[in-house]
Amino acid sequence: MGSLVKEGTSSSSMTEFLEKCGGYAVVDGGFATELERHGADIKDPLWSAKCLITSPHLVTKVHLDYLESGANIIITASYQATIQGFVAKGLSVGEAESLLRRSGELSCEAREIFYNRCNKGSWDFDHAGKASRRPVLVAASVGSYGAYLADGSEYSGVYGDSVSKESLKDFHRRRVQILAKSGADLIAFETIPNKLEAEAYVDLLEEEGIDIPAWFAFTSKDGVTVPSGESIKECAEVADSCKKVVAIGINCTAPRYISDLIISLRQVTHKPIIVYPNSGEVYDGLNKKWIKSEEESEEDFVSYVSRWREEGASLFGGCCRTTPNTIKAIAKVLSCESSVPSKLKFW
Ligand SMILES: C[S+](C)CC[C@H](N)C(=O)O
Ligand SMILES: N[C@@H](CCS)C(=O)O
Ligand SMILES: [Zn+2]
Repeated sequence: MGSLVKEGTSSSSMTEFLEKCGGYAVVDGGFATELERHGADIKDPLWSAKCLITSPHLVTKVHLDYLESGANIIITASYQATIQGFVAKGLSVGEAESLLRRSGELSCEAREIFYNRCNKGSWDFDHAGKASRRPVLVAASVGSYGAYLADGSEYSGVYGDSVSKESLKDFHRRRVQILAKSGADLIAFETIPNKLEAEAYVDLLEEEGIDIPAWFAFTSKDGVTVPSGESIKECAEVADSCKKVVAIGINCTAPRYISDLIISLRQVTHKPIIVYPNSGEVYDGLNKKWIKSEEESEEDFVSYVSRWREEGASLFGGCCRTTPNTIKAIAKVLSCESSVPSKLKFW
């Protein structure tokens, strides 16, 4: 299924994938959240990537949970998997690189298990009633430098004067090269908090050896800017300038800001827009805890999806504190309002 995107590196390959999915795609939900729900302790500098070392079976299980819930795209467990982070744990560079590769392989294996095990649930039917497999892509997560810092810096975007575009490229390069060869269909640059990091990613994508496309997902705390204070529009323009970027959007941001952000994105890009907000809770990076929000509930979250589609988004999922139930509900809302009435879905 990955060949859909791998064959081309322009956003038309994503457009083709979306057409195959029926005009929109369902992205998975909070990966770390689901690991924790299954008992994983991820209060660690590696956060969810700790499970690549301690409990890879749980990683597979979470991928399967999201596939069973209707996801067309599953995101690898590599958000906070960095060579530097693994080495700090006492692993060798070789072991660190193997774990990065393993994150892609685990997702691909989960997709195979899903296709083999849940035959009925993974088939769709086209207008003529012809059966086709539900398209599923694997996106290799690359969390920002702020994520590696493990103190919630992906929500501040302030890296200090010692961090330059070149140092960010050096930080991410080997990791991105390995993930690009891990079996994943595309790279998901997630929770991008500033323009500098977006520029670094664009440069890396244009280097030799990165032969898969990517999406760029920014985060925002006000619906107008990214955490560094730069506008979402100027950050999206950076992503839009790169041919290898096949979708641009927002992740791990409160649902109430998403509409305004989609409207801004639409003003600067024709590429598909992806949104996968968090639950609206706020992360306390020091204590690695989520603080409840009175303003939003899971029900509110799903009720926004139709509006986001009207505003121009075409890939929808959830980020932190969302669950397979959120993804099931998103898939249901979208399939009910699908413009292709004869398309049958089994979730
Ligand atoms: C998206 S945040 C909740 C990820 C975790 C954070 N980088 C930390 O290590 O505390
Ligand atoms: N893909 C990551 C994003 C964290 S912001 C996760 O779901 O855990
Ligand atoms: Zn998140």
